[in-house]
Amino acid sequence: MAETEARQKVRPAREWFAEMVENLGKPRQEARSFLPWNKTHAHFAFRPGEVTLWAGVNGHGKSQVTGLSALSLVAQGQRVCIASFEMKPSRTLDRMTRQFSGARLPDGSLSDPALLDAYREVFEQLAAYTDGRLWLYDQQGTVATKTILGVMRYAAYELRCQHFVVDSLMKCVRGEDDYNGQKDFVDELTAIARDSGMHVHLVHHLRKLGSEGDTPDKSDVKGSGAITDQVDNLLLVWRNKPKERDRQAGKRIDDTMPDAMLICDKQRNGEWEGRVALWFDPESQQYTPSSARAQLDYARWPHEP
Ligand SMILES: Nc1ncnc2c1ncn2[C@@H]1O[C@H](COP(=O)(O)OP(=O)(O)OP(=O)(O)O)[C@@H](O)[C@H]1O
Repeated sequence: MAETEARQKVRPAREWFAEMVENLGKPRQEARSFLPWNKTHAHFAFRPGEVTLWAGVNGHGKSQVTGLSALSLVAQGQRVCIASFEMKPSRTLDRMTRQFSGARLPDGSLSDPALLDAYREVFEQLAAYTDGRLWLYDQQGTVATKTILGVMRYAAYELRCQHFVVDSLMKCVRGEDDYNGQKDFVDELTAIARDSGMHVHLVHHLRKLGSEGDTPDKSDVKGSGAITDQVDNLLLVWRNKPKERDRQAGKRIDDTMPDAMLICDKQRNGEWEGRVALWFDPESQQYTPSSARAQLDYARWPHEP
């Protein structure tokens, strides 16, 4: 078998050149998908078969940003499955509904029947919008590595999902000091992504930064160094806490400074690495591309990349 595989996979350079000549001038076949903000589309893409690591310090908005990205992937016509081991599916969907509708849903019973109808309509709208495009894995707490890998294969091959979000890595391995377990798990994820073509989004934690104003880089990712070595893309989520604190203290703030930043510290198959400035809209919980905080309009997706 090894010999047959070698014969199939070891080919002379000329054969690849022939393929490259054939593809010259043809539009790129690669089905890339994008982050929610138009200003990033020329710089960063989610390619089939890759793994993206989303990392941030606790409470810096990892789940919120990945939720918004999942919504925008759905808006781009992609089939997405989310496995969040820290939130029930109804909580994940509640956050998404707020980002989708642009408004907070009041807690508790609604006494105004008109309001009740309006919210029922939003839920029905989002249910229709996500039909055939969004799945959630209902499992909280830790999960056996084998189980989650099985769920991912099911999502890739049976549901034909193009994106799978794992929130978070630490719920899928034995612990923070289980470096070999982390390395093996990420290795399995890269294999599933490569073999199936599904893009895997893996959420993970960063060490607490020295000072809140410091922005992170790949050396702040918790656990084994093999995690960042193996993934294709690394996106770091940073929340501008000093600005929030100044605002709360009633100080004058410079709103040209972003509320949050998405820092791309690795993109294996793309040339760009850099920072995406984002402004947080508390009402919709959306991250918006400018200080105008204009909400993203999902009814008008997909935007032209
Ligand atoms: N830039 C921001 N400005 C203000 N509030 C924010 C910002 N980013 C996130 N938040 C708020 O902080 C809370 C925490 O966000 P989220 O749960 O996404 O963080 P997390 O990094 O996933 O946290 P954890 O690691 O604890 O799971 C949310 O309620 C969100 O509304």
